[in-house]
Amino acid sequence: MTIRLLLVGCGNMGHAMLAGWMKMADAPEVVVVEPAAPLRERAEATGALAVADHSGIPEGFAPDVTILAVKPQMMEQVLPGYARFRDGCFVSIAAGTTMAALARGLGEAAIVRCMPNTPAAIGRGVFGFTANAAVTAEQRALVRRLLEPSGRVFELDDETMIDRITAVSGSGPAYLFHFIEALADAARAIGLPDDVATEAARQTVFGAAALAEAAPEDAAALRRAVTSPGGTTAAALDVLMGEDRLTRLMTEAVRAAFARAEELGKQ
Ligand SMILES: NC(=O)C1=CN([C@@H]2O[C@H](COP(=O)(O)OP(=O)(O)OC[C@H]3O[C@@H](n4cnc5c(N)ncnc54)[C@H](OP(=O)(O)O)[C@@H]3O)[C@@H](O)[C@H]2O)C=CC1
Ligand SMILES: O=C(O)[C@@H]1CCC=N1
Repeated sequence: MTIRLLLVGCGNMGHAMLAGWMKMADAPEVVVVEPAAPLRERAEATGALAVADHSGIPEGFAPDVTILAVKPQMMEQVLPGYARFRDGCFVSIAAGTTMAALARGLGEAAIVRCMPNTPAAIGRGVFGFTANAAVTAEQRALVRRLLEPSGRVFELDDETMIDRITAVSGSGPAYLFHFIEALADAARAIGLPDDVATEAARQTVFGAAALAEAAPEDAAALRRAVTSPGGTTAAALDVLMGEDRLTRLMTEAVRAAFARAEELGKQ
């Protein structure tokens, strides 16, 4: 049976998920609601039907799943327009927006809170999700069927875990992209030509990530294999690992993201 999806908001994350779904062998039938015309065009290029607001959804379209992919700050005003689709299940991907807030806007409905990340666009996403009591076993299986082709899926039984995983894998790609920028800046600072600096940084992160996935060793063992005693890597790691500098910085960053997710949930 072809899954019918309604995607509300087709910006950065909505489109990343849409791109993943449209590559599935049994691609779903998708209607996208997105006010921005260029983003509607981009959505239609994947094979979805895109409309500017909920009044444009084709009569009789009954989504199995409605994905809510608007900004958390928009959610409250957007939800009432979609409560009529509660024969199906809702999946909110908004950071922070709580089950209670979603239920206030949607009424008694089957609701999933999900935290994806943008590598879902190429089948390499990470998803955390949690479901309320109204979600049936069939709907839970449907959600898994939608997420699993796009990456690793973790079902989390406690809603606060969604805010926690948001700070790790939801925001995490940005940390890695910034790491590439920082390594490239450092490469330029010691005199590598601009283009070499950019590409050497990018390919190093890409190659190391691919090795971390392919090799049987864990990250610590792979790190040790690069680190010759008294060599160059040891000199750099003294800076990064001395007094747990990078771990402390990363923990501070992840705590800030987690705190912001909790704050968004209170608005
Ligand atoms: N970006 C990411 O990596 C991740 C984002 N998320 C979550 O995904 C959600 C979307 O984030 P992101 O994609 O980055 O944000 P974007 O702003 O890129 O996308 C949201 C889209 O929703 C559109 N929109 C606004 N109002 C409506 C409406 N009434 N009906 C339908 N669409 C509407 C916006 O249009 P316009 O701009 O014209 O207002 C915009 O194109 C957020 O809740 C975020 O927390 C979760 C995980 C990762
Ligand atoms: O920055 C944000 O709030 C969203 C949620 C996770 C990634 N992007």
